[in-house]
Amino acid sequence: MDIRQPIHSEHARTLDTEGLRRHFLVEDLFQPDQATLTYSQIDRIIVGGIMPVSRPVSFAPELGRHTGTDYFLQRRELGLINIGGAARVLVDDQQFEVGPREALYVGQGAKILEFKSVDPAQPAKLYFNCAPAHTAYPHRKVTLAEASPETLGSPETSNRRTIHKFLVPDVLPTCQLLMGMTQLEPGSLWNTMPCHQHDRRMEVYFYFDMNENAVVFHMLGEPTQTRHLVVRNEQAVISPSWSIHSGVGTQAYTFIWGMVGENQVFKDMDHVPMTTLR
Ligand SMILES: O=C(O)C(=O)C[C@H](O)C(=O)CO
Ligand SMILES: [Zn+2]
Repeated sequence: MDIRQPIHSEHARTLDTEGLRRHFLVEDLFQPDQATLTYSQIDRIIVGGIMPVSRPVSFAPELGRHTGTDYFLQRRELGLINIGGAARVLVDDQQFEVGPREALYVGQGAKILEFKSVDPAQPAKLYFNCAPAHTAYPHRKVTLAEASPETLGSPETSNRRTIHKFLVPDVLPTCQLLMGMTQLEPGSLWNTMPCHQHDRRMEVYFYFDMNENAVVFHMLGEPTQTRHLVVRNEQAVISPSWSIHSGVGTQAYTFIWGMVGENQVFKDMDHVPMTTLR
């Protein structure tokens, strides 16, 4: 488990490229036949990837050492979105078929979790966020058609995109986790500009659907102290509450966002006037 400490905005201002990457960037999320986990002490979100190829993947029992519990989800909930081939997920005695671009919510208390690819030649890639939870809501698969969509931006400002809200209160109850996927329209390269912070929640962005030469310049930092990270395919960025989170790609991309914190009101954002940015 890769542990990331919380970071103060005044410290973040002093970091060079390597320091910014060490604190905020999550690389190498997908390893064959493994689950990778990065534990951020910011709101205690765990971010990871599961890629079963030749055998099923489960969470190791030793993970309880990091969460201080008897088993991984004893006091946690988990949401995943499949960006690879079809998956079969066993959650205790329930089996879920999770196809490409579908999500699965696993409620607190699930003991047995097993992830398989339906076709090893097209392995599933299950990107997940996991957060502390106080009660057990039902496990549920959410398809793209069931997700709540919102289209924003315009071709003129290169930011026309649809936000598919998979795990939000309009769709299903969760303790605190919110997750969705934003798809840019052809020709649009900007996400979340004009940008925002949300003092009451942290957020993680995971970029994918990019070829090996494509990069996203992901903007972070306080609005008057912006920095950037060069992000490649299937990498994630941790965004503390004080940070903006926005990006522009050299080519098309898609990203998954996940949020954890005080409330679940999607529109609870502190919008940053464009004139404030430095
Ligand atoms: O494209 C966007 O705009 C987003 O996807 C915004 C994220 O959902 C977000 O930052 C929610 O707080
Ligand atoms: Zn946000």
